[in-house]
Amino acid sequence: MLLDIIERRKQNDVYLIAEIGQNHQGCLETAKKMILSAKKAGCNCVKFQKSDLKAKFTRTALDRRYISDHAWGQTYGEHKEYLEFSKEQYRQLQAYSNEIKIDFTASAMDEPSLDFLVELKVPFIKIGSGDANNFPLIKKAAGLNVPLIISTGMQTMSTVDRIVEIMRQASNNKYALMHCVSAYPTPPEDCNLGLITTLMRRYPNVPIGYSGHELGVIITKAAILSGARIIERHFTLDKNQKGSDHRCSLDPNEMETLARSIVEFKSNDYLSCPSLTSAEVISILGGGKELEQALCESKTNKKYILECELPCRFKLGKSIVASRNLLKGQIIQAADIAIKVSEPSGIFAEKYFEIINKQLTDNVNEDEPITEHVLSA
Ligand SMILES: CC(=O)N[C@H](C=O)[C@@H](O)[C@H](O)[C@H](O)COP(=O)(O)O
Ligand SMILES: C=C(OP(=O)(O)O)C(=O)O
Repeated sequence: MLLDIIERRKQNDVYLIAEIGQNHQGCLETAKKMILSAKKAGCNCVKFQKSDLKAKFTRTALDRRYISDHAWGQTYGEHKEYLEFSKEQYRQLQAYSNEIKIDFTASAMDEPSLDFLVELKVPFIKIGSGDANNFPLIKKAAGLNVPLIISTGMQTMSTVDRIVEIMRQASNNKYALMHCVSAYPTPPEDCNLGLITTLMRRYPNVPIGYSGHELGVIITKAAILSGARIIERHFTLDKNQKGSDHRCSLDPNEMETLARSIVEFKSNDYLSCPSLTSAEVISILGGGKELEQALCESKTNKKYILECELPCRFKLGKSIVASRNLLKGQIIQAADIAIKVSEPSGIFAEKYFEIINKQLTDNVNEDEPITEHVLSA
């Protein structure tokens, strides 16, 4: 069904992804319970997040102290290690998902993880918002024969244009873009659902979905009526558990409500129209301040990085870093740089093409960020 949506053969159906992410608390049995619960709720797919920590983060980013009620370790690296499933555990989760007939996949948060997901033969690979400006990763993914779902949180429209251009250059049209706001939870007034139709008009050949981080289901229902045909929501068995994502996740009852709404929208024929107007959406869903804020039309045409997304961009946005020790005077080549979450941040990843061929005014050690200070004008 996903391919039918991606290849535009089916425009009146919705593919529902339960983002398990790291809400499994690092426990394989809990992950399996969540997969079963997502299946029972009516989801089409369960999704995890695959990282190779040394490829995703710099050493200093892994070594930084992580002081949070949601921390599973003393450092961010220990925290992430605790929540990361091994390749063997991934195989077990995939086998279990196959057994109960629900699609299984993950986001590829770095190149080794992308390679691993290709090896697993997942039905599609997700590129999360943290990598939407990671053009080398997207370029590599675009050259593979695997459908992609690419989120666009904490990015500007010019970055989204670049993604579409990379896919066009690779002659790859098996992908979808997700409207997303990377704030946990996203306040209704920042959900900016009008961007769904803006993206639909700007990229008429690309299916548009919605990866939501707001509380509850009504805004996501509005996203569907506005034109989103792939929906992703974080999923939890209990919102009160420890972990950064539980609060803005849907519990099994809410996920089931969402899945039922999709069936209801289909039977009322609301999905045969590619996109309903805000007024129609508000009238179908019964109105309310939350909906009006999420659908507010005054901010629909521009896509920029919102203030509410800045904490996530600074925590998980990717920077350009040295892939080996670099010397003052050297002209930067693609092989000299990598894209990682860095502490402190460096030049953000979307500037990748702009810094190639620039000269360094100072030495930069491997795994250290490239900053404006070390680039010649
Ligand atoms: C941008 C991005 O990757 N966001 C992901 C998907 O929405 C999140 O699940 C993060 O992995 C999570 O919020 C991180 O939490 P912590 O920092 O406590 O591990
Ligand atoms: C970060 C992710 O998703 P999104 O950007 O859609 O929230 C992800 O899927 O790993």
